[in-house]
Amino acid sequence: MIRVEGLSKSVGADRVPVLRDIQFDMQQGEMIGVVGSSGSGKSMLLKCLAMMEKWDSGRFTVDGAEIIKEGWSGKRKIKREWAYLEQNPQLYPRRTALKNVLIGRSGQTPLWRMVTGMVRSDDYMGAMDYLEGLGLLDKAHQTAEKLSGGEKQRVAIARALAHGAKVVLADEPVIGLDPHTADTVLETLRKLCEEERATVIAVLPIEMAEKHATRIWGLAGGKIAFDIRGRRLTQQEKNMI
Ligand SMILES: Nc1ncnc2c1ncn2[C@@H]1O[C@H](COP(=O)(O)OP(=O)(O)OP(=O)(O)O)[C@@H](O)[C@H]1O
Repeated sequence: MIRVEGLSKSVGADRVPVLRDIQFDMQQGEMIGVVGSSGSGKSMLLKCLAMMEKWDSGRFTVDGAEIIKEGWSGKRKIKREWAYLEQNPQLYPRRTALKNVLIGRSGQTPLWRMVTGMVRSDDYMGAMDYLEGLGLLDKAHQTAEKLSGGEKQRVAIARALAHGAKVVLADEPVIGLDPHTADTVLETLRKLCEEERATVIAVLPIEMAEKHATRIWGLAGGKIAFDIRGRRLTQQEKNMI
């Protein structure tokens, strides 16, 4: 179980508050869609959960471990077990999509494997399965530099999944995708939550969150304005964000 209590974050010399007293509990297998207007704090929330931004205050508990209190080792647990997918994913440009999935993120893959490029055949099959599930089978052997932004995002998702991320934090994973591909990507993520008990927190457009998320957080002014089961938002809820 994941619990966040009183997460607050401010930025700049003036200490402008960006996140205010964020609070939630989360179970494995949930797919959470984060919605909210520009500047409401969606990206910052994901970065704080990924431990890429320092928390001003708050308590962060993951499977009984106190992440903030544990300092370096808490941060390491998150970096190892969780995947953060930024808007512009970092891939090795000269390597193929498949190789990018196989060799993983830097810091996560043994150096010998990155240097030699050696992989096991079951890893290969797994990587191809994820690429297929994300509609990228025909791009598996294309170098990353020749992929579109949306394709790179999907390679980054496949890479996170192939390396067994327990929690995937995805900042706008379907931006720039046509509606059909966006549906395919989100269906794959949702299936993963259901079948492998992975947990996904993704910043999504409202209609995609309504369609695919099991739970929706509406952010406004750095606060969770509503926290509901995945369904169509009411007009009142839309007015809150
Ligand atoms: N490093 C920073 N320095 C100063 N202000 C920042 C910094 N990072 C974020 N902010 C501010 O914090 C607020 C929240 O930013 P955040 O990127 O989380 O918004 P968002 O909801 O993801 O927006 P968008 O939908 O436009 O991506 C914004 O007003 C932004 O300008």
